[in-house]
Amino acid sequence: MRLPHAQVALLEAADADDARRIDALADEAGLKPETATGAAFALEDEGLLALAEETVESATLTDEGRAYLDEGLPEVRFYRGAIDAGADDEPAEMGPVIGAAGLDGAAVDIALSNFARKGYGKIDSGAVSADPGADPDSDPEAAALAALADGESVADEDVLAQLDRRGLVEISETTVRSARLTDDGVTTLMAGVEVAETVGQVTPELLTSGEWRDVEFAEYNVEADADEVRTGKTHVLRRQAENVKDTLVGMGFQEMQGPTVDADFWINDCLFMPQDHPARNHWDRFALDQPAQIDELPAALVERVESAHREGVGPDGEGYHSPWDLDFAKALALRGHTTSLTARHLSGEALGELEPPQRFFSIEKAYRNDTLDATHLLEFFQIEGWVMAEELSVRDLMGTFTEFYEQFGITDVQFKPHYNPYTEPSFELFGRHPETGELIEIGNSGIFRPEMLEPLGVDCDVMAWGLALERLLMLVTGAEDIRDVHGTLVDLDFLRSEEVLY
Ligand SMILES: N[C@@H](Cc1ccccc1)C(=O)O
Repeated sequence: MRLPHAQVALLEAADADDARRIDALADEAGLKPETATGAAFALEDEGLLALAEETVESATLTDEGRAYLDEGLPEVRFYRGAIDAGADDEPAEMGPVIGAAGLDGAAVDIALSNFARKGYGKIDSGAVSADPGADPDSDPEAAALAALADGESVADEDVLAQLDRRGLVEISETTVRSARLTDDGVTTLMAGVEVAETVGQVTPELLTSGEWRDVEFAEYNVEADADEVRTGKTHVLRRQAENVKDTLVGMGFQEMQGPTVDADFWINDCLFMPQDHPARNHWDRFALDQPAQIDELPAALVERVESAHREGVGPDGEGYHSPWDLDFAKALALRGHTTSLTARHLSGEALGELEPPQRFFSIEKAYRNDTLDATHLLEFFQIEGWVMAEELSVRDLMGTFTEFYEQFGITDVQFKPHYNPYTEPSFELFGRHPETGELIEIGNSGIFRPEMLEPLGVDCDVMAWGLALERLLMLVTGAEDIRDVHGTLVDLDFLRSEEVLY
């Protein structure tokens, strides 16, 4: 019988009594594992090999596991430190033990909890006693780390599970295939097999010479394992932004553009935000050093905005009666919201004076010096939007959100009365997280006050909002930590997973 080279080599390496792992056979036959697997499938089809498949767990050390392998487990070092401090005789103070062990930072806590768990000793109101009979040299976790580092396996499931819980190993599952010669395989081998030269690809030479008629072509095995190919693709957040854009354009909105770094005038003053508002001086703003001020502001508008701040608008205007300083308004910062774009558009600065009805949106970054956590980063994409019409009410506002969120399958949107200096009434929006069931804040909205609109020269109603794209993404994908999605700690497995591939 004539067979391709890899199949002959594999057949000769295989055994009739013993199922042998294909990677071992590949090694012996001098084949690449994937070539051997392909050949094994082909031989299975011919009935010459019987294949079996099993899933095995394998554990590899994490960086932390590797570090402990070199330096010793923190609890073992702590035990040795305790012995050095004489704690096997009488209780010793914690400080010297930690010092003798050379531990610091998080390693101290790790040492303490495992020291007691493993029965190396006790800690009682800060005093350490060490069990003189304990034997850290045969610590099963340390032994397991060493075994894994040598490529051996660990038989004790509990120890392995413990190392996994401690984050010292990473456990992964792989499929292992093994092959055994069938009776047919044995007879075929005995009858003799020869290597048939096969051709993997048709070349121009084969075609022009006509040689293709005489050669044997390798068969494709469409079931063979192949390397996973990870092509570049648009980031899930960018894709979500595109979806939102399509949705809003479908709802009749036009896109706004404008600067990322802007004058406080456009970010705050035009929104009737008093200059002594905490958010304006506060550490949560990213000010610009160079240049520190905008070159130009429209003088007439500045005058109207200043007057609204000082005296209010209309006959009953109150204003803030607080100082208003042009230099303060000219200061440049990374915008803390994209409502600066709304201000520029409503004032006519961006596209000239606008007549109702109008609908505008933007999906752009806003920056806040927040504390990082599962729902906050220093920057986020804000879905800004506004509608200008002769008459608008809260029903219009809520109806718009209901229509918008429904397109993303989100039907449980809740509204909570809120306060913004520039809207009245104002509402915060909440959505229910599909995984945790918790209500999370997804946006802020309202109907602009006359103190904002009049100086901008708008004499009809405007309702507006800022929604967080990241929060929408969390509701859509079930992501529980925004840091998995973007930033420096992203979870690549999550980003590659099916749930974000919709
Ligand atoms: N600027 C608000 C959002 C908002 C925009 C327009 C009107 C009302 C609210 C924020 O960042 O939270």
